[in-house]
Amino acid sequence: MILNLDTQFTPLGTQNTIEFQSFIFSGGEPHIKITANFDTTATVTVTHRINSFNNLGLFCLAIDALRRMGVKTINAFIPYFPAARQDRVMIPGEPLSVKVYADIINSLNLNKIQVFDPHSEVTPALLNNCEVVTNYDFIQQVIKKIGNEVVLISPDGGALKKIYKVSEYLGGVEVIECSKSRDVKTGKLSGFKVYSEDLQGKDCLIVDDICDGGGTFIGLAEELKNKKAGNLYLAVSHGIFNKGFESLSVFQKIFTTNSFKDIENEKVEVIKLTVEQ
Ligand SMILES: O=P(O)(O)OC[C@H]1O[C@@H](O)[C@H](O)[C@@H]1O
Repeated sequence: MILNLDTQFTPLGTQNTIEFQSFIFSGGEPHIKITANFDTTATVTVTHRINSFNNLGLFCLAIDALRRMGVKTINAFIPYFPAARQDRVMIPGEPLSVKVYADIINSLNLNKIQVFDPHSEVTPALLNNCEVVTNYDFIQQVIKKIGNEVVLISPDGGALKKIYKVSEYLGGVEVIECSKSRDVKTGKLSGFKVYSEDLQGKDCLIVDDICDGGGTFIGLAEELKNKKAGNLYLAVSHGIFNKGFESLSVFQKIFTTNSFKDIENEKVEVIKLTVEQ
């Protein structure tokens, strides 16, 4: 059984979805009411895009409602894990945000928590019973859609380990390593490096977990073009795109999933995530 709080993630196979109503009280607090009778001895998977405090609240309330109905086995599919990038304290005075969210979610005693392509290994290490859903299948679908040969571009050291695994999964697609520097205090990016002499017109697919403001990818695209790259494509598991798409016009096409929000833009192709038990 699936309780799909976003009604966005496509259930795999013939699993039944649980009906509910949710609304926000006039004071701003979320509320939920599970409206249908169902077999409470079955495993229930709750899915949600936890990209706001209200969504986190609704998620916790839904789990509580299920428990009170007698459901014993509850799994969760939280494709975008909140604050996964705040996985260390950079400057004294900051919180370790990802741990705060992980502690709240651990307190719900879930049997399994699936997270899609987390920013680092810290998220699954902090969560109890966590299972990582990799981006391998997503990238395979992206390459099929591009339809011609590409080299995989890793934007920075943080993405390297993952991209070599993707390459292996795809049968050894060429990887080009890159790096960037970010000022810890201001967050400003500088100094993009592409570790290849000449890309000889090769089509390049940048693979990363998140596009937020896009600065990483705009800077990197410029450097790739300086190295005579062919067409540029971008594939990010979680599309925040807080500055829109105009500044990303250097990309032939951008691929993402619906893990964070819905996106409708002619430049962007959204590959919808599926939920399995
Ligand atoms: O440059 P923007 O899009 O703002 O930020 C995205 C980058 O910042 C990192 O945390 C992500 O892993 C990605 O490399």
